[in-house]
Amino acid sequence: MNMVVKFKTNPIKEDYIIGSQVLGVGINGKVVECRRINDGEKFALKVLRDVPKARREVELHYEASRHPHIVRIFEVYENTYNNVECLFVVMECMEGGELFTRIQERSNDAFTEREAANIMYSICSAIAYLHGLNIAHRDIKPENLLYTDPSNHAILKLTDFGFSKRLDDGTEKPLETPCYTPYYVAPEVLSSKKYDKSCDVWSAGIIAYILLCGYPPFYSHHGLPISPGMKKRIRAGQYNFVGPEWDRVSEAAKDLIRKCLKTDPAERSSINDIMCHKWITHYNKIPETPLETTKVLQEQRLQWPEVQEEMEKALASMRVDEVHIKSLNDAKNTLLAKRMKSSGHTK
Ligand SMILES: Nc1ncnc2c1ncn2[C@@H]1O[C@H](COP(=O)(O)OP(=O)(O)OP(=O)(O)O)[C@@H](O)[C@H]1O
Repeated sequence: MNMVVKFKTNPIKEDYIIGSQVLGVGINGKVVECRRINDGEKFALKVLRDVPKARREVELHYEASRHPHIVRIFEVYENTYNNVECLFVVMECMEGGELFTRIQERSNDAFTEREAANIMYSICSAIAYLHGLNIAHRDIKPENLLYTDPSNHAILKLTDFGFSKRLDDGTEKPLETPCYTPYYVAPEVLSSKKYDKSCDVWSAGIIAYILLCGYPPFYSHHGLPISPGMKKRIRAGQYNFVGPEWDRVSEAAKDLIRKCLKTDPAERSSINDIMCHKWITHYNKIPETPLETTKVLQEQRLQWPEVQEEMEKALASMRVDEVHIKSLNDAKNTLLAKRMKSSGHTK
């Protein structure tokens, strides 16, 4: 049965004490710490302006949030705050930081291929669950993968459903003609359903690649800036597994990445195929080959913001609807304006 969010209308301050510690700031709102009054338990509170887009985000995230690798939403309040209608989303507090920050901060023991496979199993199982519910996340990137706590047993979870989309489960219908052609496409041969899902699989491929070597595909790791050639290389599907960091990585891992990073989304594996791939099904038996990842992430940490930005741009270009349902109002949408500007696309 679908989990449907019930918006509480009583003031959140009756039930929670809202702390001053900011856990993170995103484009859509900020996330602060809060405590439940009746037992003192700590939670993370995301505050969003109550607009239809925010409601969709919260509804889809809530529906999916029972999965062990998806950040759990406990309750949602609709309250007026400073005369503004807001949604207050009470989530589990993720205190273990972002995926790659942790790998970068490792000191003694090397990060291994088996650990990479374990992480990919977690991420792919969350994607498979979402796709099974006919939800595409469409913003799977390193900043949205957080650990529950700083311990070695921490669990990795996916969050931020700000771009997620419900895909209708009727028959596949042809994609409307977009007003601009995104990367990778032969859009006319794709249903939007398949297209939206395939961008989550692409993200999984990028994350797997970075986990195994410490830098993203589509640029060589010689201290060179990623742009401007990266976009061209993404479009052409140009990347390789060259360099000492790839020598000991298994063929199975490379095969999985190739399947996720197929340039044409129609050829890209579905998440169910990925879940059946031997590198994922046998994630606990993968060789414990030590990887260069931690060292490379440390060496390249100054370039990490660029890696994030490029991934964000690539994902934005894959979210077809936001690009082709453009109207004059979009001029007021600063996020879209920024994204369109940064990816060099104008109408
Ligand atoms: N449950 C949580 N526990 C702890 N910190 C969190 C939690 N959720 C989010 N954060 C922090 O807040 C930041 C912003 O959250 P989130 O990504 O959900 O917001 P957003 O406005 O949709 O962001 P974005 O700009 O990435 O689209 C995250 O990058 C993370 O650092």
